[in-house]
Amino acid sequence: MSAGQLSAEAVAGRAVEPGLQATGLTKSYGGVCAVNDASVTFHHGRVNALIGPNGSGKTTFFNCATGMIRPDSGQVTYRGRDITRWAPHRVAAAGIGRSFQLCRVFPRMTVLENVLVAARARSLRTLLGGAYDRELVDRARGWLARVGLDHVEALEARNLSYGQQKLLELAGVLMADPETILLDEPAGGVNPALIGRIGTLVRELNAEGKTFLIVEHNMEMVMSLSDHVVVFDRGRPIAEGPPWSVQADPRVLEAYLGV
Ligand SMILES: Nc1ncnc2c1ncn2[C@@H]1O[C@H](COP(=O)(O)OP(=O)(O)OP(=O)(O)O)[C@@H](O)[C@H]1O
Repeated sequence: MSAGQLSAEAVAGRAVEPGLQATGLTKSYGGVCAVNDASVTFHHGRVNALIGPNGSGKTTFFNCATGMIRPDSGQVTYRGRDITRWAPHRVAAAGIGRSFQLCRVFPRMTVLENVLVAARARSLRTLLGGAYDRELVDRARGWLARVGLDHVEALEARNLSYGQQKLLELAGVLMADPETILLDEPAGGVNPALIGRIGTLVRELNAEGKTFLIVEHNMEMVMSLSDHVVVFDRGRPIAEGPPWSVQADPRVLEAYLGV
C-alpha cells in the first residue's frame, strides 16, 4: 500500500477492532441460496456499508446477524462473542440496534409515542401500561430533537413523509443506546434533503462512538459516508475496502453491470 493509499484508520491513528463478524454463514430458501458461505468482518468504530445487486443476500445477511432468521450454518460473532442464533432481544441487549428496509412505525400513534413505545420493552412499568417516566420522556424528546422531529412530536406518525418516518424509526433505535446500528436502506424512498440529514446524523453519531453497518443502493451516500465497503454478489462478499478501491474494482462492475 502506498502512502497515498493509507486507510482512514492509519491516517487517524485509530486501531481497527472487529465488530460484527460472520464465518461461513449460509441461509437457503428452498432452492435459493440467499447467503452462501459468507465470511465477512465489519470493524468496530467505522461506518461500514454492505452493497450489492438486488437479491444478492444483503437483507438476509442482516436478518441472520440480528436473530430475525436462523442461519442454516455458520457463525456470527460480535466483538468476539458468539451470538449465532441468539433471539433478536438478546442481540439488541448485546448492543446492536437495527432499522428495517420497510420502515416500522405505528401510523396512528404520535411521533413522541412511537419513540416511547420503542423503549417500552425495556421498562416493565411502561410494558404493563403505567405512565412513562419523566426521564424516558425527556430522553425521547432529546432524540426527536436530534433527528429534527421535535416540532412534530404531537402529530400522528402517518402524517410524516416517508423520510421523516425513517428518522423517527432511527430515534426509536437510538433510545436503546446501541453501540452498533444496522440501517437497511436508510435512503430508500427518501427525498434528497432528508437523505442529507440522515447522512449528517450518521457522521455525527459515528464521531460520538457509534458503529454503523448500512445496506444501501444509493451509491452517492455509500461513497461519501463509508469508511469500509463490502460488496455482496450471490450471497457472499466479492470485494471489500475503502470506497475508492471498491468503486474501481472490475469484479464489482461485473456484478452490477454484468460486463
Ligand atoms: N423469505 C424468503 N423466502 C424465499 N426467498 C427469499 C426470502 N427472502 C429472500 N429470498 C431470496 O433470497 C435472495 C436474497 O434476497 P435478499 O432480500 O436477502 O437480497 P438483497 O440483497 O437484500 O436484495 P435487495 O437489494 O433487493 O433488497 C433473493 O433471491 C430472494 O428472492
